Amino acid sequence: MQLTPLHLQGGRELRGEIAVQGSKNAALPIIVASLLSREKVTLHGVPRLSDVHTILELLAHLGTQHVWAGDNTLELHTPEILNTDAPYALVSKMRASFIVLGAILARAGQATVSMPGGCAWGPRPVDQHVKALRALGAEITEDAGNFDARRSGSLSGHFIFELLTVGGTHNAILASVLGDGVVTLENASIDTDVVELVGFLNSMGADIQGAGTNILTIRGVPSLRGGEYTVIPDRIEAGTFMMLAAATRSRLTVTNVRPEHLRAVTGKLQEMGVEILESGTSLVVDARGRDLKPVNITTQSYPGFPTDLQPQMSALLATVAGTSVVQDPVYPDRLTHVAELHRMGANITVSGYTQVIQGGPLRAAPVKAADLRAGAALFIAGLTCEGETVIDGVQYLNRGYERLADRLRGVGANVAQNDLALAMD
Ligand SMILES: CC(=O)N[C@H]1[C@@H](OP(=O)(O)OP(=O)(O)OC[C@H]2O[C@@H](n3ccc(=O)[nH]c3=O)[C@H](O)[C@@H]2O)O[C@H](CO)[C@@H](O)[C@@H]1O
Ligand SMILES: C=C(OP(=O)(O)O)C(=O)O
Repeated sequence: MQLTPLHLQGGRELRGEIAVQGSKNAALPIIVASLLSREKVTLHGVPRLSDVHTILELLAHLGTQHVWAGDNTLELHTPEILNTDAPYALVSKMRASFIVLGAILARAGQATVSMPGGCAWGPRPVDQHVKALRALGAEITEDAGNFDARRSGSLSGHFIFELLTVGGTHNAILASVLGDGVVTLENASIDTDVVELVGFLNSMGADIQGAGTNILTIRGVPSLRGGEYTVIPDRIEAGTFMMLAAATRSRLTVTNVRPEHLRAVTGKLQEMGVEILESGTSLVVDARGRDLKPVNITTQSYPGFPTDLQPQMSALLATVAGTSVVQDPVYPDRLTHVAELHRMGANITVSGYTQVIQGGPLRAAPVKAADLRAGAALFIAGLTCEGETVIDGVQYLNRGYERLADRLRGVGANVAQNDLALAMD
């Protein structure tokens, strides 16, 4: 959906409290996992985002009925699987939807899912998803842009991931939960979003041991019951708001956070000279009047510095005098923010996955987001400069930030955008 651009008048101090939404990347796999039960599932803390809308469209095609029982409470019910295919038109909208492969295969014994393709910043392969399912006994063929997966009995056996993959771990877990096999996954992701998927599945009667470690053991169970679950706060959104506070040299209280999920981010901001006070589920981030120092960061899988905060951190560092070096080996081409920050006067030199940033004041300009976190980098940058920044490509922000314009206005930002609040069913 094409939305009107976001108009920002920056250069003013922000203040007050901003509450973090439920985690997009935890909610999406949990919504997919609801396919594994015939019974009703109620989820709290589900962010109202276009990505959630997209996954619900796909689930509706598969046979899921859903109803919003409150602003962020979602009821899902899949009494029967009506279709076992996930067509390109739906999968291509959102790469994360590829994990329906494991869920449909588990519930229906057969699944046809379109290859997800690349994204704005380059290729994002799914070879590990496919290798894992094959190693566990699924038969998978590729034809005309689709993966066709079948199993004759329960999945069982052992797989060692060749690299840490959040989505690959999700897919293998989803495929293995039902039945009577025993599956061991080694070098599995320890990301919070894997821990949450396991927490949700176990709350419905699954038997998965080892979440938060690199070895997962999944013992198949005959069926899953329904249930209720609350999605964790979004650590990427929390980190975005922390960087916004630092970049605008403001003091913001970021509420509804799990501080333990943000240690790598908090540590880097403190190294820069930002004061961060932890108070239960809030973080008070204070950069008022501070002469921030440049830092170097390298992205890693959790608990390292997240790639999903690299563009926002680059925007922040572009405002900090001195030389910072930012490296993103997790997604080496995740650089669509750079040319747009150049338009705002940023001095960033790119070599491979390395950005060398010479920080200084930015200036307002018309810019365009080409993906979600690049859009976040641009609103952070825009709110640091006097004058009007106009951000196009706002539909990407709707993928990951709920009612963004309203919430930024709530902390004193001068932001004009009328349709950044999606009316979703
Ligand atoms: C919806 C969702 O939760 N998305 C997140 C998830 O994406 P996603 O689950 O797609 O990311 P992965 O953890 O799988 O990717 C990590 C790395 O492994 C590579 N890889 C992955 C799978 C595979 O089969 N082969 C392969 O080579 C990727 O190219 C990347 O370099 O984790 C990423 C890394 O934290 C985040 O940036 C995304 O926001
Ligand atoms: C990259 C992201 O999401 P996805 O993996 O769905 O593209 C993200 O949330 O920053």
